[in-house]
Amino acid sequence: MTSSPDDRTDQVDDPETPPVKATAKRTTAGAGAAAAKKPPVKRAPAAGKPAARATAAKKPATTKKPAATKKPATTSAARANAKSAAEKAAANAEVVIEPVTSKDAAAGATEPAAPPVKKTAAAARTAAARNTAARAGATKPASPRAKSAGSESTTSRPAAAKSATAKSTAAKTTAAKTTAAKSTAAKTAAAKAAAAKAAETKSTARTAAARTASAKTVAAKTAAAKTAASKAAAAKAAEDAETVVAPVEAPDAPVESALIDASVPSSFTVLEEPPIIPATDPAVDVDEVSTSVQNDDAAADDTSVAPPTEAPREIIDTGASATERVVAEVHEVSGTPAISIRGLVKHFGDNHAVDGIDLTVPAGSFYGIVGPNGAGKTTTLSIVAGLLRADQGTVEICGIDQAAQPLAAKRVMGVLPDRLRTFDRLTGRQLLFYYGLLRGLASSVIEKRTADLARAFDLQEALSRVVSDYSAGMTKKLMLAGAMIHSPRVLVLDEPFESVDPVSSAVILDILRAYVAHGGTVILSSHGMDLVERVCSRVAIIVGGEVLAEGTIDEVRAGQTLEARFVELSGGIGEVEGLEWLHMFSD
Ligand SMILES: Nc1ncnc2c1ncn2[C@@H]1O[C@H](COP(=O)(O)OP(=O)(O)OP(=O)(O)O)[C@@H](O)[C@H]1O
Repeated sequence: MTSSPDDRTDQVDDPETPPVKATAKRTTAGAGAAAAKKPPVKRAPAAGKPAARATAAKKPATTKKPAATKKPATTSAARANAKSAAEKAAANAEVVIEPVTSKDAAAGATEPAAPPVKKTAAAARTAAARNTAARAGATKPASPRAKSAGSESTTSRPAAAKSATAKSTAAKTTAAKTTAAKSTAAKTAAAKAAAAKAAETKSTARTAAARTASAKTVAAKTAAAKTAASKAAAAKAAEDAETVVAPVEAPDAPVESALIDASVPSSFTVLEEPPIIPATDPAVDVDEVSTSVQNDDAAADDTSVAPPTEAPREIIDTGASATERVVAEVHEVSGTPAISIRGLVKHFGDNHAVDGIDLTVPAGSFYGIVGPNGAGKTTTLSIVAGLLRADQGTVEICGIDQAAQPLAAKRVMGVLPDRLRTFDRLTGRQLLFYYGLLRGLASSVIEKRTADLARAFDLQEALSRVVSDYSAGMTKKLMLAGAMIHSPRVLVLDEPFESVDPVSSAVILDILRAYVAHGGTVILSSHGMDLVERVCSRVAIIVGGEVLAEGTIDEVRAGQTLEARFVELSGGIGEVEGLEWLHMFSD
């Protein structure tokens, strides 16, 4: 039951440290969040898609006419007409293109395709002006030849030039239209993609909502079934006792509480498998934490029905989970013991560490286990806590079979294990936050309770330091705080006062006494006979894996001090022989 300094060394050297995983998870979560923001941005183009299409459809009718139909009769007239055609074409190009731009701009100011369209319109205008100038230049050198060739020829060349100009203008206009159309098509494609993504997102959201609703329904059913069971138990108890028993009220929020309850893991399950570190943002990856800790135990736990689709932080504020409430109701009505151990056996090879132990720990009691070193105290408590599997026998926590429903059993317990193995690269504050997160507490609740516990255990100054720098007593107090943070119904504490200074011990005792006075149950192991005698209502003396005495303090000590009885049952204090050499100093 004594923690070894080697454990701390092992913990420090352990390369599987939670912070690495936490970083990876948080990064993924951040990417996910960024991805989730995309669809709304792309919805704007999607909304503008029909307008863009309509504009594109109107373009050909507007732009074809000017370049193709004008046929001037004279050079100057033709030139004027050609110029007019070119300008018209340019103007039409603008008319065609600009509405696309303006509509796109209206649809979304960030549309990237808009600038290229404007450029095309300007280019079309410039091209039209150039063509007009080119025509004027080209007509001049042709004039002398036209004179010698005849007036018809003279007249026809400018006409050809005009025609060429018109064609050129028309071609450019067409090119501009093509560019605009391409741009519009690209935008339409982008809009379609955005619309598809938005639809996909909506669909995913709908699926998630459906899942959540389904989970809630299942959880509600579970809670309702449990409530019905508790009502039946209450009715039976009333019948048996022939007294009037108040009907058990249904939990205030069975659906939400049951949902959380099913997704909240046990810290011990997680301790076996290095988990995600709580980061500065408590909202991070609650779902993933829930998922990662649902190990094979979950299959055996009939309350593990809710998928981790909802953030438990928002819900658990209400207080006790549905399981805890039902347990409390059943317990209060039927008088179910907090812990019931029957025929417990655990062998390590030939070593019979626990050899057929039976114990009953009444609810609302302060129960002590004492015994010599190696008696089997820690082995027994480890099985009770679900840290160790028994070879034989059963353990029930508040009526819940530890082997059959380990998660449900762990939910109602807070455990201080014998060895102080923990994630000691975290600060005290982070570690408590982690404990609270695993138990499904809201971040605001964790922060408040952390402050309360730190104040009670005199750890305020230490909260920002890494746990590996704590003294043994500080570590024990911090882990004790971690065991209490979710206000469990039962506290299983292995040597809670070992290494703890007298002042802190007195404070812890006060806390535990008040806890028991309000209906909580404490089972602890200790070598402090005085302490056990003072604070415990019942005690068991275990020697060699067997219970040699059990009952109230008075029953067990049988008129002696508890220490004298303990020594007596342990075989007494034998005479020490063979150490005479120790009295002859070597120097
Ligand atoms: N993992 C293990 N493997 C092998 N033997 C073990 C193991 N754990 C405990 N034992 C043995 O089981 C016996 C009971 O050990 P346990 O730790 O339960 O005793 P304890 O009563 O808690 O002792 P202490 O008061 O010294 O803490 C001891 O003989 C111990 O060596």
